[in-house]
Amino acid sequence: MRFRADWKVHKKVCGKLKPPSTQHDPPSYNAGGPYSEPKDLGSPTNQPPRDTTINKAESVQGLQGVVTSLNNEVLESASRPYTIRAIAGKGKGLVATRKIAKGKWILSELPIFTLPKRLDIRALEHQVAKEVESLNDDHRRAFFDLTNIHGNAYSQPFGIAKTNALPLGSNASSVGLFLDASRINHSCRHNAQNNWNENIGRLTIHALRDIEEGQEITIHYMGSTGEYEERQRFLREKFRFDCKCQLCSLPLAQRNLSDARLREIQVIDRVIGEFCRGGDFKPETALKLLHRMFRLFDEESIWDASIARAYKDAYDIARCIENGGESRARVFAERTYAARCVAEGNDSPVAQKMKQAAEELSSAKMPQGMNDGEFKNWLWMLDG
Ligand SMILES: C[S@@+](CC[C@H](N)C(=O)[O-])C[C@H]1O[C@@H](n2cnc3c(N)ncnc32)[C@H](O)[C@@H]1O
Repeated sequence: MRFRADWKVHKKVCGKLKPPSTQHDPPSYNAGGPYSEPKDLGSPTNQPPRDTTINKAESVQGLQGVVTSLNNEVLESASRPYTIRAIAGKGKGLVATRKIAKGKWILSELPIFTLPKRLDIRALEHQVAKEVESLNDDHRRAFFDLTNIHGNAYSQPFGIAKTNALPLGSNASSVGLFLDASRINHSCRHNAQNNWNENIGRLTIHALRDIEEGQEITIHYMGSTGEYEERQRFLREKFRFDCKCQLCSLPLAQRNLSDARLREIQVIDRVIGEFCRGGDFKPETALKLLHRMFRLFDEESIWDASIARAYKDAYDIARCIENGGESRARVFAERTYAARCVAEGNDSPVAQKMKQAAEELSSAKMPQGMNDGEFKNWLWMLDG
């Protein structure tokens, strides 16, 4: 049975489900590093979020409220599991001051200001100048202490903004400037994930793997990991550095193997994208390909946003399967939720949506009496 046919059957049964055609996220969903070239003209719609702790305290409880909120800030800063310090060859960066377990919160930060992504350079320069002018003295001092890799190519404030702004969401139309998060350096084998949590209006960073005390905290500036040459080119062009991370330092033979795996991951991702847009092939085939992708993730030690994204694809595909589709979709919804919790925290709106999706499928019957291998074969439809 082909996808289209499967989908029609499924829609008849569950009417309310949407076809997966709108679901395949771009590889760089809500992640990636500082933004690169602003291109199109657009209108600046985002105002900098205000610091709600202080504002609420001021209006509701007067002085006592302000004291409470300041205490909260002190508490928050005391609970930070990192310090900012010089890192050889990288300028400043974040270093863990204690062990941070996988999935744990590292920071959540309000932007000091936000900017639209698509605006011509002159308009952006003007807006950055205005935003910087309206910062308080401490924030302005801290802003000017951030790195500017663009030298005299632009005004100093705009050079700083261009070097450090982080995306605010998937396919974000705006970016934000952060005093701590903007200090996080890149690694192609990053150990932390940046994510814009629109419910709380904060950028969050969570540990993707266990991070030991003294270890640098890193994010991925590209959203997803391409091959060595592609990564080097991008990072050199956009961020003016040669990446010497663990992955980029592999001996040639191992690097070639890694590149081959990364290439295959990209091919599978494209095929799955086509399938989700209504491509003409079987959901079983798509699930098998995703299973292969997870093996490649494992071999490449990838444990980032790609995991949640691939499980979400599996969930969408499973919903197109007539027999046992709901049970599989339930498992994949639970796994997507778990992966989102690791990378974004359980208060992330997208994690919450997946939790709800899993709960809606909680009555779907699970196959009984299978060992792990049999369950895996059933789940990914590997038999036959
Ligand atoms: C957003 S800033 C990160 C914070 C910066 N290191 C600082 O001192 O403020 C991005 C810049 O940091 C440096 N950087 C980030 N990751 C790096 C890495 N893996 N190796 C060398 N330099 C890096 C590059 O100069 C890059 O353009």
